[in-house]
Amino acid sequence: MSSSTAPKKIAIVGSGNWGSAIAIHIGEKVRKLKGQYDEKILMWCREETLDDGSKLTQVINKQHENVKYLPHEKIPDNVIAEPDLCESVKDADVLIFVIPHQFVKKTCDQLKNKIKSTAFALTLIKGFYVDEQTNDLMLVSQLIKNTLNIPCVCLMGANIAHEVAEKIFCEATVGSRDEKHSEIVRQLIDTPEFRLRFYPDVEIIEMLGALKNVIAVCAGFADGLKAGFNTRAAVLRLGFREMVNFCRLLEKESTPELYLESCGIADLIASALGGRNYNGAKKLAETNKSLKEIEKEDLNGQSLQGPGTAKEVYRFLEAKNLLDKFPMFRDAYLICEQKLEPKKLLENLHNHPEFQQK
Ligand SMILES: NC(=O)C1=CN([C@@H]2O[C@H](COP(=O)(O)OP(=O)(O)OC[C@H]3O[C@@H](n4cnc5c(N)ncnc54)[C@H](O)[C@@H]3O)[C@@H](O)[C@H]2O)C=CC1
Ligand SMILES: O=C(CO)COP(=O)(O)O
Repeated sequence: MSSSTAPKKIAIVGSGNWGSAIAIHIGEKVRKLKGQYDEKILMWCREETLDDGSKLTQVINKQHENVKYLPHEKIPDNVIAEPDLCESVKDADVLIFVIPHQFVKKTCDQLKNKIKSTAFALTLIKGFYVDEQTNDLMLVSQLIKNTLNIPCVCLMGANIAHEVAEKIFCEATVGSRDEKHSEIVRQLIDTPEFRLRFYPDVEIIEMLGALKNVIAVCAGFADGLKAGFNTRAAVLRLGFREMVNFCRLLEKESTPELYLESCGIADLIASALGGRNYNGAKKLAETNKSLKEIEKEDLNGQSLQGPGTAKEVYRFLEAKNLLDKFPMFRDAYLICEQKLEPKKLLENLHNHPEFQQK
């Protein structure tokens, strides 16, 4: 059978909260597609020993449940947890990256020259990097593309993982400039409960996914401080304004409709209603505990992406002397680091640059 007609192989690089939820969704969808895709999906699972001494991959493959990162949700038995990273992507035609963003560099380095040259990647990762020397911003999709020498498209949206696993309706935005890749993503993910919309953009969609985690942190601070509903709405609006202005620093001609898509306003709302970043920040404002402590107490190995992204955003804006134009991004970082009291975020809204209208 020629490689173009052989069933395409899917690999999922990651098996955390979102990784496991998307594995359930794609595992079920692939079975319905019959023949176009190899039913067996390898899901890279970083091996760990659970409290009872058992290995996580073995438990997943025996119980068909990720008992640590997405308990109580059945994973279809065509999804196999694979502890060896390179083995999990060997021969894959589609690589779905879904790990916390701080681990992407190291993971991609291990995969260098191990990927089929005709493969492409889809990133579901929310976060980006700012180079410590040059202060240049690098998206996860660019890092994957540059390190592995394959194209990379993205999917971002209001997709709280356990709701997706429970098949509660959601939508997402796919950024892809290649019709063939878009069609494969549509086949693998679009269902009546999980609807997709497509744009020939990757950068802004990905940027919005990362930035909303920082504003969700601000929403958590405001809620933890028991701010009024009007103030909490202002936090979301002014935060969204900063997200849009940040995107415009990087791409002046960005498509305005993107901000109204699931990757934009909807993801911010979902995250500020009940995401992990929101909950963690709320607890910081209520208890004055550090986010590291809160992560340890509440998340059992899951990772808050907002604080790390806040640091990257701060570094980028500081290097450009723009911190005063983005006071929420500035304060989010300082509060996460416990260098500023949470109430300052709300006080500083009174003189937000948004009110310096001519
Ligand atoms: N959980 C959610 O509801 C959603 C998450 N996302 C995004 O998806 C990405 C992945 O998030 P989750 O799957 O929720 O991860 P998670 O927050 O559950 O993180 C745990 C995962 O990180 C892995 N990990 C820990 N140390 C590692 C290391 N040194 N190298 C590689 N992996 C390591 C663990 O093995 C585990 O699989 C993040 O960027 C997140 O923002 C996007 C939409 C929804
Ligand atoms: O990105 C998410 C929902 O779309 C999840 O956000 P949290 O990581 O804050 O839970």
